[in-house]
Amino acid sequence: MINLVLFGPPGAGKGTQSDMIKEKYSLTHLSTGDLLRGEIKAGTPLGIKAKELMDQGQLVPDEVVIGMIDSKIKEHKSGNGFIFDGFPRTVAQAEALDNLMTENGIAISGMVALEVDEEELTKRILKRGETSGRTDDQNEDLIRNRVQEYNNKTAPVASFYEGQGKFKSINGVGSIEEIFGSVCTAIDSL
Ligand SMILES: Nc1ncnc2c1ncn2[C@@H]1O[C@H](COP(=O)(O)OP(=O)(O)O)[C@@H](O)[C@H]1O
Ligand SMILES: [Mg+2]
Repeated sequence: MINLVLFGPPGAGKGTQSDMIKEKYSLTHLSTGDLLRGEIKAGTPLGIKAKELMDQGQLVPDEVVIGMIDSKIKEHKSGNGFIFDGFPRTVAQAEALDNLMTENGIAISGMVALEVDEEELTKRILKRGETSGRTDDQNEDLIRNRVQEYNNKTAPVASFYEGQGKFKSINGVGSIEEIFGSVCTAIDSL
């Protein structure tokens, strides 16, 4: 059973690599960004509140995303394992995830982090913004906010897993296939 945290700044390629990883390892793909956009699309009170923050590139409160992940873990825990995409994004979320996994008798296998420089991130997100329809992909200021939010609140999560000896770092610049090959080698070594 593999329970992978796929990590990296906005635009690093988490979603792209997750789509291939979940197929190869038959994992349940949990993307908190996708789950939140689902709430926005459904017009739920949670979605309305989350949209305000997301459109400014700010994180949604920990308890909101932890609650979403909690129910998904319970729903899919008898599957082959999970790939967490865009979660955890704070150390508090990482601690909560460890507790949720323990409660369900499973454990995180480790974290694979995609390393991409800010210039490449901005280029990719602006390109994605041409088709994604995501407000938070539309302008350089907003992208800068998201990268800043990542550096301040999310980057420290890497040391949470480094401390447990469950951390692999991958160069996220190159062809999608090349990166996928390196990601699989990292997963297989966890
Ligand atoms: N785990 C989380 N904690 C708090 N906010 C989150 C979380 N996941 C997603 N969000 C919110 O949703 C937005 C989009 O997330 P996501 O789709 O994962 O972005 P990307 O794939 O571009 O990195 C984030 O900028 C943040 O506002
Ligand atoms: Mg994504």
